[in-house]
Amino acid sequence: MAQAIQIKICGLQPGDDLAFTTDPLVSHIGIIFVEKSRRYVPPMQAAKITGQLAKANACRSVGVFVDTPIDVIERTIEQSGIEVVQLHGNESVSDCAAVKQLGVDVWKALSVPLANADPTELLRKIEQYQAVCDALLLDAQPPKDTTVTGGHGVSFDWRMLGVIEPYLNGRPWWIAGGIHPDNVRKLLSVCRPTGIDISSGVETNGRKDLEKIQQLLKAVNGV
Ligand SMILES: O=C(O)c1ccccc1N[C@@H]1O[C@H](COP(=O)(O)O)[C@@H](O)[C@H]1O
Repeated sequence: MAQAIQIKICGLQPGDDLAFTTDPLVSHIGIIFVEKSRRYVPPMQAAKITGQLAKANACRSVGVFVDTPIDVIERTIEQSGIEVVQLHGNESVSDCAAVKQLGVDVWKALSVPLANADPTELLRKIEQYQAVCDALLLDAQPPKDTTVTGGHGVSFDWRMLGVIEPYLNGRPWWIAGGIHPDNVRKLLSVCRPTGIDISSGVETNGRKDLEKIQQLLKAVNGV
């Protein structure tokens, strides 16, 4: 039997209701440590979320960083209690290796080019980053008019997965970008990732919406 799809709900903020994290499908939550993002959470505030989570269940916490100095990442891990570091900027393979030395799991986000673009560069990166990272995360390229590298509710062309998936070598990989309750079944009909990562698609007015999260879980259940 195929392994159940894991789900990461990203961009949680202090005060959010964490009831959904007891659902066995929800394996991870994400906290944004990118000051330019509207979802930014200071590390000490994040500790409240991770503390609450640890008491409740086995769901793991992921901290999202963009081109952050290693000493800041180290301090943030200590202060917040996150267990996985997601690098969502231009971090090099050796940057990823340095974060791995801190004793956390490391996920590297890679942007998927437009459908008519040459995927060679992405395929090369997949091979290089897989050598040091625990998982890769495929996301859409951010819109041109922003300096924030993720969380825009924009999907890449999933037809690209036909080219990319064979190069992932059966290693852990996640998909992000514009996933929501109404398109998730279509997504899972064209690929079989380790997990799916959702932020904008389960928000209303910029905050997590429990009803949308439940709709998403219902859609994924049994796929
Ligand atoms: O969510 C953010 O604000 C963010 C900022 C900087 C880097 C990454 C960010 N989020 C990541 O984007 C995807 C979710 O995208 P979507 O909103 O569902 O389209 C996920 O990997 C987040 O970790």
